[in-house]
Amino acid sequence: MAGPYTPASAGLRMRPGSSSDPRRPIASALPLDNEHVHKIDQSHQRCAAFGLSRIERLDYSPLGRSDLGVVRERNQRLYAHAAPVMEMLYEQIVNSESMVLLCDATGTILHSIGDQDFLNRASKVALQPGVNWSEQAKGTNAVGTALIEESPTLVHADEHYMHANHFLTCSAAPILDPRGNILGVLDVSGDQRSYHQHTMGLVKMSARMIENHWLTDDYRNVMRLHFHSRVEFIGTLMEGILAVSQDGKLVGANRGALEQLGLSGAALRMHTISSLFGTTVAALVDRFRSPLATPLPVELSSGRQFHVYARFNWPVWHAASSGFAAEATASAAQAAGAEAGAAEAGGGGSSAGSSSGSAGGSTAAGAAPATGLASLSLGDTQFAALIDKIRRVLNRDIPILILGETGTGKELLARAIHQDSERARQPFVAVNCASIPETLIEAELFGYEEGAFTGARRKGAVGKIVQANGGTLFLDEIGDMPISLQAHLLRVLQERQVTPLGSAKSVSVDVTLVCATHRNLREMIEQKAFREDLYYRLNGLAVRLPPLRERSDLMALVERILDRESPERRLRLSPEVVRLFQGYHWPGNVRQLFNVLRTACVMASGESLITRDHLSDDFIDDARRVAQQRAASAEPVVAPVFVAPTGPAQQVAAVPMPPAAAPVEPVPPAASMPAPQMPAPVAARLPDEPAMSLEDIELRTIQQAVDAAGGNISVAAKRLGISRNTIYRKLRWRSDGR
Ligand SMILES: Nc1ncnc2c1ncn2[C@@H]1O[C@H](COP(=O)(O)OP(=O)(O)OP(=O)(O)O)[C@@H](O)[C@H]1O
Repeated sequence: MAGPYTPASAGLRMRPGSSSDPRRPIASALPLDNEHVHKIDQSHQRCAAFGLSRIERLDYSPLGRSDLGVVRERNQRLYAHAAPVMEMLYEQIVNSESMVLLCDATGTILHSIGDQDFLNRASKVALQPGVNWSEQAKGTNAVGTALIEESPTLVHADEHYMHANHFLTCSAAPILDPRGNILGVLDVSGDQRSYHQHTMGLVKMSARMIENHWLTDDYRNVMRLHFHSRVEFIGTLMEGILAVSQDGKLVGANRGALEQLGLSGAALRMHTISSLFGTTVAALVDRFRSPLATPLPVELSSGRQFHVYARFNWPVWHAASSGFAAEATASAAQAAGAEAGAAEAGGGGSSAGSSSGSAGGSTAAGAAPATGLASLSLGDTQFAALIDKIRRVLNRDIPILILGETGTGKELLARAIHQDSERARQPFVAVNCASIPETLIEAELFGYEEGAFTGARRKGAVGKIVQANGGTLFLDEIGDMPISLQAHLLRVLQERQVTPLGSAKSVSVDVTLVCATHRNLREMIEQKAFREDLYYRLNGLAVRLPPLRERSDLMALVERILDRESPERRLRLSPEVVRLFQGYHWPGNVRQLFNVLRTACVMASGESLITRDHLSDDFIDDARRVAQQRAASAEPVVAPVFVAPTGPAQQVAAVPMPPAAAPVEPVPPAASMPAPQMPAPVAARLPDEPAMSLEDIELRTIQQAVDAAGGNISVAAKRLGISRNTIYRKLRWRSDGR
């Protein structure tokens, strides 16, 4: 087994390139501090304890395309925030034999951008999407070690545990959500000879940018305080950002805020705006409703001084500011929902209330934007019945089990349940039992004391169950919970006591439980893969989310998603796309619909109609295949009972729709379908039409923008909202024939 890492000459102020052999991969040539050396040493010891070999293994087990697709879908919000930052970061390191990587919270690489030659080299050591780079899988490496240490980590050349990776230099920084949970890791990896000491700084700044975007998105309907001890730092990456609910509680913070205040996330949540800064929400609203307001000087009880600038959604807050005594307003519930990351829901983040112009303190509950469970019900009767059932058991300490295919919105429903419950102001903690390696799930759930097991983070950790205390614990993919842990979970749920690994002390917990799975738990019980007693403990009320192909509110969902993705313009679907959507079987359910529409919104930039040209090649291929199969088997399109969108349906589809109050009738088979009532089956048109790849569509969009701008790349870049370098790179690739 390998001995500990001891760089013989740490402190030698020498760059690798200046060594007599420039290809010699020596970490000891860098000016490394003791903390760094200790970190690598600890990591090597962990790898040795894992029994990892330093010799390259051939089997890297990358995820298959569809599994990678699922992991990417799960992390789509992270990617949406990270993608522009990755582009920007890449522009800083382009042509330096490097790549930018985004990994999820388990270390699986989701996306990469890089110099093509280097991407090829990297793929030889499986540094590519779909491969897991946790320490357990790949030994000491920046991504895996940053995840364990929960801090930015450089791993250079022979600091990598495995010999095959010695040609790399990697700088990685974890990306945290406003509650301090790890969302993923951003990494720059390159040839060790191209090491540059500024790379780590760039990666850290970029991770901070992603975190700040995430926070702003989560709390877009909540007051945000931007502060710094130096007024000129407000608005920069160094600023602290705090999210404040209407009753003055501090519900979220960025890394800059915690660092400046010297508080942990948990300690911060014990404060209110008055106990921390000695001011009130009402005073801040009064001061900052003027766009000309200057930052407010405040002093902490410790004597430290800061300058604070408040941002908030003015009409909503104005309405609320005249009645702060009424704390439990819809917006306060929204704040709590946002704390739980509910912004992803779309409904919760709606700004409809703010555009209603109802100033003057008269915003009644009825006028507030729909949030929580109400926001999910769009007219489908199955769905409405399900929501009704859930409402009846809300706040009754009855665990809810959500069943449904992947992408049907199980997590969204769980968040809405929390948001509508009396616990809305308390934490919502989600644990995905399928995405945490089996060896770590116990520690993740129950927590552990310092040094409880090999591979533990240095300082021990509070488990997710304790984190959820007072609030809601959402166990997603509960069917993937290892059987060996199910008894432990059952005990905790029954006794309401958690004992962290390696500890003798139990902690009392009070959580409402919501679980979800796409698996058939009853079958699993028969196969002895799931404990029957646990099943009954989790299943106070089981509800099955219908797959999208069974839902009658497809068009209402489309409208909801288009409104959210493209709030500035009223996008509609062309009749052909409506037909295509209604004839499709949507195996990826709402998630797939969401992604198809999101891409279409980008592709239809500047246009008001989404046509077939704005859809991805892959989707059209699949739709064509389904249509052909149906045509061959003369199978009718099994469309659900039609329900018009709750809003103005004509904004979504260009084809006429029955009025909302029309009697609900089953849709006839495609062949006999009257054209104005329901679109014709998709088979009639699609097979003849040439398909374009997503890349082609993207290139064509860029080329059109450049042409429209008379060849002026800067103007085209501005119109498309992308950088000039991106345009040059994409067009260059095309001309290179790549
Ligand atoms: N009612 C809805 N309105 C808007 N978007 C929705 C809705 N339901 C689901 N989505 C979108 O679909 C995606 C998948 O939702 P969610 O993660 O809740 O599904 P899931 O059933 O938990 O999936 P999985 O089983 O794969 O974990 C989300 O990103 C969300 O944006």
